[in-house]
Amino acid sequence: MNALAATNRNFKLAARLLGLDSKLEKCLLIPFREIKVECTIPKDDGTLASFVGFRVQHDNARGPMKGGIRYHPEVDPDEVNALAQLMTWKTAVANIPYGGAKGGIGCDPGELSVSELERLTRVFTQKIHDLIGVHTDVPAPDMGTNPQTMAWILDEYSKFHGYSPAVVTGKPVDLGGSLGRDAATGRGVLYATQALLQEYGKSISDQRFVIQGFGNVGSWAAELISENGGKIVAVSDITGAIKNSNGIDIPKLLKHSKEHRGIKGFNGGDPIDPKSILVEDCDVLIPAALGGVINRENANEIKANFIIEAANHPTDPEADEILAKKGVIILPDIFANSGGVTVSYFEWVQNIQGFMWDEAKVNNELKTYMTKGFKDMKEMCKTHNCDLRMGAFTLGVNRVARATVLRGWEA
Ligand SMILES: NC(=O)C1=CN([C@@H]2O[C@H](COP(=O)(O)OP(=O)(O)OC[C@H]3O[C@@H](n4cnc5c(N)ncnc54)[C@H](OP(=O)(O)O)[C@@H]3O)[C@@H](O)[C@H]2O)C=CC1
Ligand SMILES: O=C(O)CCC(=O)C(=O)O
Repeated sequence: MNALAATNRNFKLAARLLGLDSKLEKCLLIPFREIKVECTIPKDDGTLASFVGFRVQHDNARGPMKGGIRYHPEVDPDEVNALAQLMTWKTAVANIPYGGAKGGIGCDPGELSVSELERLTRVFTQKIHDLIGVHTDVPAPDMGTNPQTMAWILDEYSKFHGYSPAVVTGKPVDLGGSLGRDAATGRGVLYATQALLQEYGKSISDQRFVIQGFGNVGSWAAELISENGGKIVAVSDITGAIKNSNGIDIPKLLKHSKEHRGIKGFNGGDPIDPKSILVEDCDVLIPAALGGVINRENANEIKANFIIEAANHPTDPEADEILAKKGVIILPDIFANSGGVTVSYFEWVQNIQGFMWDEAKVNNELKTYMTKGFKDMKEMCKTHNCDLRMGAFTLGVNRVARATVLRGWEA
């Protein structure tokens, strides 16, 4: 099942649990706007290269649309659509005043030079600058993009509209980025995991973790979990995978990964087949890379008791059913990785106020939001007698539905 079909299916199940009528259901499902643009740039060798860029603005009933921009070879319109819809439910689960959007460019950022990436980002911004804005749609980083990408978008946007730092979040701190945003998604994963484990009388320090992906989200999650006493027994990225049942030394792995642009060759563990990472023996599995990686082909082989969805849409609905039968508890993406967009909201608020928070305030506020989100999601599980994914979906969809009706949009 592709990402859009899977997301639509989860939405429809939640709509049914909430008893939404079909007109409102349709109104919530259809995206507000889908943008597709061609981005042609001169490469460093003087030849021209064309890339396709997307921005899907899914819903703005609760506020400006919000979501990352992804640079990856597998970016396609259905996937961006699904990710934009997930942002709508995620911002509502977090209870921050935003709707949902997502963007992407079908490219391999590892194959482009820094100046080619800058030209591509600036051309993409030129094509969409009229459709984004501080109070309309606020992009942020996602896979393959980073604070530098946001700095280029901010600069290009400002040529058309005047200097507007709040038009993107996840910026470098020197340009109005928030302290703590870089770590925020991983830190949110830590807080979410702590809240879940506590329910089962467990804690980070008595669990063994496996993490797929060692980029922004995976590496921060690994660092914070290991600082809190968790044992990380296997990690993978695009370059390879390593295993150490005594626990991987994460600070050393971070250093190696920065110096060698990947975890391959790290001598603090044994190399394993990256394809086997998700089925390694552990208590808690954290997918923090691509979508759709947990599916009917591997779900039966998963050993973990808990899955924390740091990535967006890592689990296919067929795998959801198999894992539920095995008793595996899944903490869904739209709650588990909401720390990133929550601190993006804090960044936007700081930019609009022209006032900078210290990092302790950012982290404390994030913990408050994650704790409240967990409690609200659990409440919906009780009300609708459902699992955590449906708890999160009913929570998010219900909040957006209420805003939609109040604004008179469903009629
Ligand atoms: N950044 C954020 O704030 C948020 C991100 N997310 C989600 O988290 C996930 C990761 O995003 P982010 O960390 O920002 O992205 P990054 O680009 O920073 O990192 C992605 C990581 O995944 C690795 N990777 C890519 N393909 C594979 C693969 N086939 N097997 C194993 N590892 C792979 C990459 O390896 P390499 O670097 O070697 O290519 C890299 O380590 C995505 O699903 C994203 O949507 C969710 C909420 C917020
Ligand atoms: O920080 C943001 O605005 C969005 C982050 C994002 O893309 C996500 O949560 O998937």
